[in-house]
Amino acid sequence: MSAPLLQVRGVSRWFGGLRAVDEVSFDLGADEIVGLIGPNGAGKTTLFETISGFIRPTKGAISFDGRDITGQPPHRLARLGIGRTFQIVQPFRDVSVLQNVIAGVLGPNRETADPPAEAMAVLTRVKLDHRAAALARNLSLPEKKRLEIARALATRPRLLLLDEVMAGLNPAEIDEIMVILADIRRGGIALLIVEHVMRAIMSLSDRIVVMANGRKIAEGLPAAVAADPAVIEAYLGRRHHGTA
Ligand SMILES: Nc1ncnc2c1ncn2[C@@H]1O[C@H](COP(=O)(O)OP(=O)(O)OP(=O)(O)O)[C@@H](O)[C@H]1O
Repeated sequence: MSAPLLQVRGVSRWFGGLRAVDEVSFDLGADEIVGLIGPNGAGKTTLFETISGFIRPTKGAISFDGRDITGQPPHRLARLGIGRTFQIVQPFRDVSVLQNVIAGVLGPNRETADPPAEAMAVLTRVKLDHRAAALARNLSLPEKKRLEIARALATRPRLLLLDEVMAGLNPAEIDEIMVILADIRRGGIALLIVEHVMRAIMSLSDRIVVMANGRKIAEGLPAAVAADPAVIEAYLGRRHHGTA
């Protein structure tokens, strides 16, 4: 693994007496895809929100590119090169797909000669260039998911945090997103992916971090993690959704 781009060290987040995230540590390299999995309620979203700056950790430290970013707000993190998608897709509904992406292009990192051209290049990367003129609200769900990725990509992240971008998609649509994500990584962007679609996360990720009850219970290569008795036990003990 290359020198870590992201370092999560002993991060905890408590809600009253509930330890939603409990002393979790892991690294993510500059050219890596790391999958974050675990049964419902494991703490994945809470950890993701602490990394993306929407929730402050109760304890622990997070660094990005060697710089302490613990508790920094999302717009500062965006400027440093951390982009994210939202579980609930939230584009500007009544403007065009292209305008939505231009808004990202003109976001925090901004000096660009030709925002529309840059936005079109991003749309091409997510295979949505043919829908540039459509209103965002008229996109299908798989198109909206790709727009969500495009809006995050438009901020020129070095690390992209993806929150369930495959939820609700059929197997062919999932395959399409997998191709796009692999291409994004080849372009030099690291990915942290929270996802319930096991087939996709196991084949895309270089490494998997598994959480249950707020704690990291396993970390390693996808095949090793899938065979880990503690992981199997955590999943068998509960129901989880979306294994398409
Ligand atoms: N704002 C909050 N206030 C109180 N409890 C919370 C809050 N956010 C999350 N929790 C609790 O923290 C625990 C972890 O939730 P979290 O959403 O992080 O899990 P998750 O692994 O993302 O689950 P899922 O896969 O279902 O999205 C759960 O018990 C949840 O109810």
